[in-house]
Amino acid sequence: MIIGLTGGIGSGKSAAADRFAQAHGIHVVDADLKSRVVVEPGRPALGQIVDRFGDAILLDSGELDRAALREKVFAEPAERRWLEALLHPLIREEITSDLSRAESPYALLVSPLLVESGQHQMTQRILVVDVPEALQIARTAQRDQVPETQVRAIMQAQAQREERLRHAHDVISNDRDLAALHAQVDALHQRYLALTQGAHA
Ligand SMILES: CC(C)(COP(=O)(O)OP(=O)(O)OC[C@H]1O[C@@H](n2cnc3c(N)ncnc32)[C@H](O)[C@@H]1O)[C@@H](O)C(=O)NCCC(=O)NCCS
Ligand SMILES: Nc1ncnc2c1ncn2[C@@H]1O[C@H](COP(=O)(O)OP(=O)(O)OP(=O)(O)O)[C@@H](O)[C@H]1O
Repeated sequence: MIIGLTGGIGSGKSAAADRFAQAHGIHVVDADLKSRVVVEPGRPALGQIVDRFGDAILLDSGELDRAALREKVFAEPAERRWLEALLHPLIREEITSDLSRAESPYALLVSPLLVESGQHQMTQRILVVDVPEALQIARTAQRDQVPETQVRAIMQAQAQREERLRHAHDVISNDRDLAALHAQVDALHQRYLALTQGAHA
């Protein structure tokens, strides 16, 4: 069984996934990490990004300047769509190959765009990490040290909170401390184990 774990930027997906992995040994595949792999130096996609945006999109090391590309694509929807059309099929290949190596009773696919990109078709169940928008913005701005306006621009490119919740089979409310998040993950883990064993849950 593959569970899709989604939520907006800074909702707490990584914090929830870390708990599934560290406390319960669940295999986690993270779409954001795959999006880094497919643009590593030497990968064809990096050359295509340079062809479009120029050499200034690279750091001195030859790696992608992610902060520079982030500024461009979240200020210009057409550029974001171009980047997604290039990267999403490559990200999907990486996800499929990683999921095929999972040996835990079930696996997690963590993705901010699970519903928007169609990646949910690879999953049997959708778990949404939900937070009030004000908290989402505050936590993200603090973590990434970016202005709230940029966080809002990224949120505009993602599904609305209500839309995401409409697809949810399960919901984690991440509006309290990490201990409260962990307790919800632990309860869901038991539920997912029961589901994989065919028990009524
Ligand atoms: C624009 C890029 C270079 C910025 O890189 P950066 O290291 O600063 O951010 P990172 O990749 O860790 O993403 C941070 C968060 O931004 C949001 N985000 C990223 N890409 C998108 C997108 N296309 N649409 C909406 N939100 C996005 C997500 O909430 C994500 O968790 C990078 O996000 C990217 O290559 N995006 C396109 C690929 C993509 O759609 N990735 C999302 C997972 S499939
Ligand atoms: N319950 C919580 N209490 C306090 N801080 C939290 C809580 N949950 C998450 N955080 C913090 O909020 C920030 C965002 O959480 P996290 O990185 O897990 O979100 P994410 O959904 O994976 O984000 P992204 O979409 O950007 O990858 C992090 O700095 C994290 O440590």
